[in-house]
Amino acid sequence: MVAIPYDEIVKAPKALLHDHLDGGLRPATIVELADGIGHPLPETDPAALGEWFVTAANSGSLERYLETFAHTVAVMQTEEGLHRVARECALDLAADGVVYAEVRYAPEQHLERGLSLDAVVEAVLAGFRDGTAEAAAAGRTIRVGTLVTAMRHAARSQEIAELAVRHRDSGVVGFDIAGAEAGFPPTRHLDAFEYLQRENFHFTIHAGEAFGLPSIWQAIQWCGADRLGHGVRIVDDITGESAPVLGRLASYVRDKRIPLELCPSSNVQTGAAPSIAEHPIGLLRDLRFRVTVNTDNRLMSGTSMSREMALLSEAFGYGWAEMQWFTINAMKSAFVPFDERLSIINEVIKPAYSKLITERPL
Ligand SMILES: O=c1[nH]cnc2c1ncn2[C@@H]1O[C@H](CO)[C@@H](O)[C@H]1O
Ligand SMILES: [Zn+2]
Repeated sequence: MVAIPYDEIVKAPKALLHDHLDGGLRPATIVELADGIGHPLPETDPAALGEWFVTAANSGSLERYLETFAHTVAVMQTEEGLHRVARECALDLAADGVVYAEVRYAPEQHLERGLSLDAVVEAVLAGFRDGTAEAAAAGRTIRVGTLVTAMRHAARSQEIAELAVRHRDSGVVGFDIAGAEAGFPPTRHLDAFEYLQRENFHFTIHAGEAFGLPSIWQAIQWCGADRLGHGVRIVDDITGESAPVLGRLASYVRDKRIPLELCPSSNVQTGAAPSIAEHPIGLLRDLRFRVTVNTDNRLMSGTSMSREMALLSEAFGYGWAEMQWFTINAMKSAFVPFDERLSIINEVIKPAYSKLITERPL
């Protein structure tokens, strides 16, 4: 099986829908910011700290994986900290060849040092604007939209949904709920989702990662999610070895082209998938679900969009055609307006891949 070399994957345009701002900090930035506020870290050497995050997140449980965020959230409590993290995020994604990204975070987790919810959102938006402009000046065009997340164990989702809608014209393109899944069903936040639908706004829901089909069913049929954050456990509704048989929910998800924001490395770390090679993405792609490839948390997984693509290329033999398919799937499923999506597909993604396919068949 031939795999696409990593450095060629970096150069190809990629689209990313599921990336957490507080899961993608540079280790060196955490060290500097933590030093400035006196926050104790498990390691103070950036390389050792980066390794610590990956090891600690390799827990096999979503709950333990999420504990590592205490150290990133701690250094994102000031306008300067939030601005810096967002700016660096845009630069890092652009350097990795990501041309479109939706980055999410939960403003309610950034109020410990007195910021208001609106000030948090504004600092992050400004960071993304500056990072994007710097990347463009260096010849790397990236469009970054933010998703505002509410924590599913908390009870602020209505307020956070209103916050997202308030900033819809300055860069917030959607809403999400995240956090521990088991015991916190999406319907706890039904009011927020109904409000968002009335506002003609977009939202995705983390569902079908650490909990199975009931969570996915609620997210879609009760809450009206546009996309599924992970959604990987939709495979629980697919039976049959040689000829797969789709249950009613899996059929619905596929028929309605509901995008699955799959995050291979993250799933292996939290125990949602045994390995990359055994990840359900292989089956879901063969069955032509609307599959997208995502990073989830670049710091906790020691990964990047290019690395996720490279791992899949190695494990499943995917070449440019599959990579283009994942990328266009993501772009079709993005929360920015249709004309913007179309122009990135037709003017950026398709020309780049047709060149790669002709010049470097893989
Ligand atoms: O894969 C995931 N599943 C559920 N929640 C997550 C995942 N990754 C991160 N977060 C949670 O989302 C918050 C806002 O970004 C993070 O602080 C983390 O608690
Ligand atoms: Zn996530």
